Amino acid sequence: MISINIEKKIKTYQGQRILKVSGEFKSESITKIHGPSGAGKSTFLKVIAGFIQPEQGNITVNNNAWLDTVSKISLSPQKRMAGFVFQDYALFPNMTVKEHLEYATADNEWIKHLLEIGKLETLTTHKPQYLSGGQQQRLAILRALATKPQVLLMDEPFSALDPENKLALITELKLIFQELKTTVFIVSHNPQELDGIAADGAILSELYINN
Ligand SMILES: Nc1ncnc2c1ncn2[C@@H]1O[C@H](COP(=O)(O)OP(=O)(O)OP(=O)(O)O)[C@@H](O)[C@H]1O
Repeated sequence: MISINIEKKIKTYQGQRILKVSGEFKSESITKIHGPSGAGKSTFLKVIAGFIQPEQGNITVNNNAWLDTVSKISLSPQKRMAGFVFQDYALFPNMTVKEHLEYATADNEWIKHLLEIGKLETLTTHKPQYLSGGQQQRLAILRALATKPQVLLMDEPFSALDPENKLALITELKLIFQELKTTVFIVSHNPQELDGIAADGAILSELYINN
């Protein structure tokens, strides 16, 4: 179970306001986060990962305190070890596909499996600039999974994929999430994006973040 209750001041073009989010999320569930542009969806994911500090709040993951502003606890992103798929991928320009994964894990069998599901097996020596947008996005997803994270945070992770590739990838991801017992948060502007996951009875919840 993941319990989240945070308040973070954010600067918007309408002035300063407070992003307030709270909720309880079952282990192995997938939560779809939606809401208007600029509402704070990406900021919320970054607060969970530990990249951004909120003014107030707590985050507890399977009884471990990741954040508790009253007790002044805030684990570093390295200790939280959440997987993160950034909206702009944030790939390393000088690393090949394989090096991106080797940087995150020494488990070669796992790397091989990830490359297969991301359909990147034949592109292992390519650097990001020689990959298509969809291939770059799949690499960003694979890298986030390389550490077998307990919590996976995905910011518009399927935006560059065509419907066929997206469906195939979602089918594989679902199996991985079950195997790793990962709790997943996905920011998505497309309400239909996760229909494929829901159809198979995964625990699916929605979180609406508004101004
Ligand atoms: N570290 C920060 N501290 C304070 N404000 C921030 C910080 N990072 C982002 N913001 C502000 O928070 C607001 C929400 O940004 P965010 O990217 O989280 O929105 P979003 O809901 O993901 O939007 P979009 O759907 O357009 O990607 C923006 O106005 C941004 O300027």
